[in-house]
Amino acid sequence: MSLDRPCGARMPLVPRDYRDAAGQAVVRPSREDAERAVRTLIEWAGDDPDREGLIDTPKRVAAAYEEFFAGYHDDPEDMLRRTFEEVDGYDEMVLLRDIRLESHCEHHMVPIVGKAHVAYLPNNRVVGISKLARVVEVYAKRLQIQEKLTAQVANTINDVLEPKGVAVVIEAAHQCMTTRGVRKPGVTMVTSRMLGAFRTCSDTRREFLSMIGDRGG
Ligand SMILES: Nc1nc2c(ncn2[C@@H]2O[C@H](COP(=O)(O)OP(=O)(O)OP(=O)(O)O)[C@@H](O)[C@H]2O)c(=O)[nH]1
Ligand SMILES: [Zn+2]
Repeated sequence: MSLDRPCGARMPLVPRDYRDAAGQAVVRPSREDAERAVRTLIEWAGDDPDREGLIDTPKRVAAAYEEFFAGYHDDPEDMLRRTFEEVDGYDEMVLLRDIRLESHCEHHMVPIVGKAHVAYLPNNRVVGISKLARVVEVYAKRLQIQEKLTAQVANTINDVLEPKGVAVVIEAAHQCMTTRGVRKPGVTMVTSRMLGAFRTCSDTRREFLSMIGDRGG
């Protein structure tokens, strides 16, 4: 894992209506618009959207998209605001390992499934441990590439908690590589972002990698 990574920019919270790349205000399409688009895709795939099995599919797909992309409506920084300072000087690593991760590839809009490992070195305060998983969840429930997802999780924890270090490793399978295209099942993409002591201190990094079970670490 290279330590010489470019800084990953954090993705801004996208409101219901947003601005396009040229700065023009874009009104979010309605649910009916989304359902019509699914109907078009069914017809384009070659099936009859009015047959019994498909008649409710546009509704189901729109509802599923609300779950898959729920992360556009949450602010991950807010999730880390509540911290606890009564830790009796605890300043060792805090690691949340094997956080299940389900995201969608922004190139093909198909699932990315894997796990994330998130660690930080507290600086006089800790955060409720579930909040680390919530930050992963918010960024995962957006259209992503894995590098950006990894950087966003690490950068947000670093910015809000101001810890002595943050480490994030994500291991995931991309269905755009397994079920289509190059079709290579069993391939896992591994990305990492190390900040603070995890970047500058090889012992700290090694301890983290051994705790998540990285045999090459
Ligand atoms: N770096 C990176 N690449 C990704 C990720 N998810 C998907 N990709 C890749 O994005 C690339 C998109 O390449 P394109 O040539 O524009 O698209 P394509 O013709 O569908 O490519 P193929 O998948 O090779 O068929 C592919 O190589 C995907 O494997 C990701 O999280 N990170
Ligand atoms: Zn893809």
